[in-house]
Amino acid sequence: MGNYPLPTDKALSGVRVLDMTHVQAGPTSSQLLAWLGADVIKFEAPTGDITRQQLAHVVDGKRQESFYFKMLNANKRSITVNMKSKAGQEVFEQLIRKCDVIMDNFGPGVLTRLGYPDEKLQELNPGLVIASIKGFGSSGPYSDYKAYEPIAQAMGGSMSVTGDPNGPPTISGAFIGDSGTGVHLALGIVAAIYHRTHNGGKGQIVEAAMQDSVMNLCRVKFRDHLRLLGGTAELAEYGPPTLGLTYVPRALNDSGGGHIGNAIPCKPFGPNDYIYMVAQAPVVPVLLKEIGLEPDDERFAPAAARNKNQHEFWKYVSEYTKNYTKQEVTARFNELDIPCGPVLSTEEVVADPHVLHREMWTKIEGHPEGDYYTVGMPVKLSLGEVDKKYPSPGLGEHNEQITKDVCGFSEADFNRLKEAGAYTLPPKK
Ligand SMILES: CC(C)(COP(=O)(O)OP(=O)(O)OC[C@H]1O[C@@H](n2cnc3c(N)ncnc32)[C@H](O)[C@@H]1OP(=O)(O)O)[C@@H](O)C(=O)NCCC(=O)NCCSC(=O)C(=O)O
Repeated sequence: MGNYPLPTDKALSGVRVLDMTHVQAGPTSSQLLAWLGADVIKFEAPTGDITRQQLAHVVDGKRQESFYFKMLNANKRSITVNMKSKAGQEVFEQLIRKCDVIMDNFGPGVLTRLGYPDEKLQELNPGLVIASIKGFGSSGPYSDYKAYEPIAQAMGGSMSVTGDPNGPPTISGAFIGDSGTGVHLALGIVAAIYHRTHNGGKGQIVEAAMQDSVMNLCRVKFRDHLRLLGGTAELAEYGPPTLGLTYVPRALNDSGGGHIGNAIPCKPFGPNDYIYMVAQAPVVPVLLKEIGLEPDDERFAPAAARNKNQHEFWKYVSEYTKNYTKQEVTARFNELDIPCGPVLSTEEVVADPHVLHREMWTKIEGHPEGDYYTVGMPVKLSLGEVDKKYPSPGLGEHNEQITKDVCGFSEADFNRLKEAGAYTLPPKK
């Protein structure tokens, strides 16, 4: 993908992002911006984003670039710059002048230690949107702490409310601390760009902290926290009695909404042979009739009785579902307007006709190691996100192109900077 054709007609066309992010939380955010049309320049230390190597797989005895990297860095160009060299700083400063946004998710204080606190960046480019992800933000008692996904899930409340009430706190398979924070950051960046457009080109600092984002994604659990403190006893959903509890317990598969819900086994009873269904109040009489009970059965028809007797209720539903596969139950219940879906394994998700129709499992072509599949763009715009997904870039693949076309340096300058070690680490002594 040597000559990367930038789209000119997409929502973020014309926005240039200096993307200093690494691992998961940042790259997932900048990839969304790239898919919306931004020119995303992945700015890496000469050693590269660590995920290029992490969890890499081997094909025919050859180590491949990891899917971890490939799936989070499509539609980006890559430049390697040694920020600890004078020549590297010259390239960096010129890029700062030419970009609209800088993004990072380094550990606390890294950019300042490299000589670039926010004030210095603003001095170089007053219109710059300076966006960062940290575990805990730039102020407060934890601001010096590094963070990884499960730490954010632990400290944002998520782990304590996930899993079996009789088992340990559990991390979620959805990476809400990393990818979830990335989505929050992307929102902040887009808002700051909008503000800049309407306010004389003034940039600002945008910060998304992983603990904050996890809390936001657990918002309705904090709703339940307030309800418990207020003495609400009718949280019948949460298996054990909740009256008197001062914190929200783990709820296993309870829906957590206004209608009770659960994961119910189906035949042939493999690890993912379940449906998830919600006993939505208006369709309960239909459901009761379908499973062989009276539509006005007083144990289950009134919401309060259903909440109270839900264990018995789910037993009746299971007696029905055990005769069918999850696909059969899903088809029948949806016919009856009962909200219900099969639990799909990753294997089933990526072959699901609806997922394929939505291009949520999509092939990226043109990587030197071969085509690969990735999760698609989850936000669809009527004027379109980028038409084609370009593969993740090789390390430093666009050093020369970016130095000349974006920074505006000449061929002679490029050679001088290269010679002076802008793009590489100094040789080991
Ligand atoms: C993820 C981290 C814990 C990783 O920690 P580290 O590996 O120690 O990296 P740091 O970011 O702290 O430091 C990077 C170091 O690289 C140096 N550095 C960086 N870029 C350059 C360039 N271009 N040139 C020279 N040196 C460089 C920089 O000066 C730092 O050195 P020194 O100045 O000498 O220190 C941390 O980055 C972090 O807390 N980030 C914020 C929270 C976050 O995004 N977490 C999500 C992780 S993803 C995840 O959880 C997951 O994938 O799973």
